[in-house]
Amino acid sequence: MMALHPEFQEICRKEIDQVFEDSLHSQHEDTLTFEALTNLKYVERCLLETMRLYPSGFAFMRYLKKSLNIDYKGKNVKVPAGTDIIIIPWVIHRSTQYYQNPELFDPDRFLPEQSAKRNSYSYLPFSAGPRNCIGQKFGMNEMKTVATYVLRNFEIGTTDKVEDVTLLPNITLTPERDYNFMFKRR
Ligand code: HEM
Repeated sequence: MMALHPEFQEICRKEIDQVFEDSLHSQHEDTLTFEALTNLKYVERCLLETMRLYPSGFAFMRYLKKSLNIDYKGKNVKVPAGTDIIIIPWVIHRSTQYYQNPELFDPDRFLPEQSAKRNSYSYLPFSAGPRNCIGQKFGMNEMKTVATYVLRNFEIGTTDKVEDVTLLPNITLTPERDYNFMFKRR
């Protein structure tokens, strides 16, 4: 998504340069400290927005131990115990019930005040509840670190459009072929 959106890439790069500039005045010099990672707020918003549009865990299942009453099209429907349920973040993340212009890439949806307005189950890239992803924080920091070093050193472009590559519903969402990227060293 960064390669498709040079304007957001540039905002990230400014933030990244600032974070490294700040750390030059500290003992950590040119390394990305844990504290610096927490200051990369815009990079984080871009990653969150990317996972909204393309949740790698696009669907997961649950088994209902107890019956459940849900509101469905204004009617109260009882789902019996023993039902297998499929939760599909891909659909939830693109629902106009939760997101305005859901197809639009807009990192500011994840400004704290915007996120606070939404149902907390409207964003599920790491699932939710007691069996959610135990690697969520690690995964976020890993993605932030890779994105930061790439954007610090390169401007990225692509000749592809998202719709050029079919996404396969394997266990995780998998592109049918590699994307073409152009890397220009800064
Ligand atoms: C961007 C990176 C990642 C994404 C998007 C992701 C996503 C998810 C999702 C959606 C689930 C729930 C699956 C379900 O309910 O059926 C899950 C579960 C899990 N994830 Fe991740 N994950 C990521 C990184 C990691 C990492 C780095 C680790 C380990 C270090 C990890 C370990 C696990 C484990 C052990 C579970 C099963 C938890 C349970 O069933 O109690 N994940 N992950």
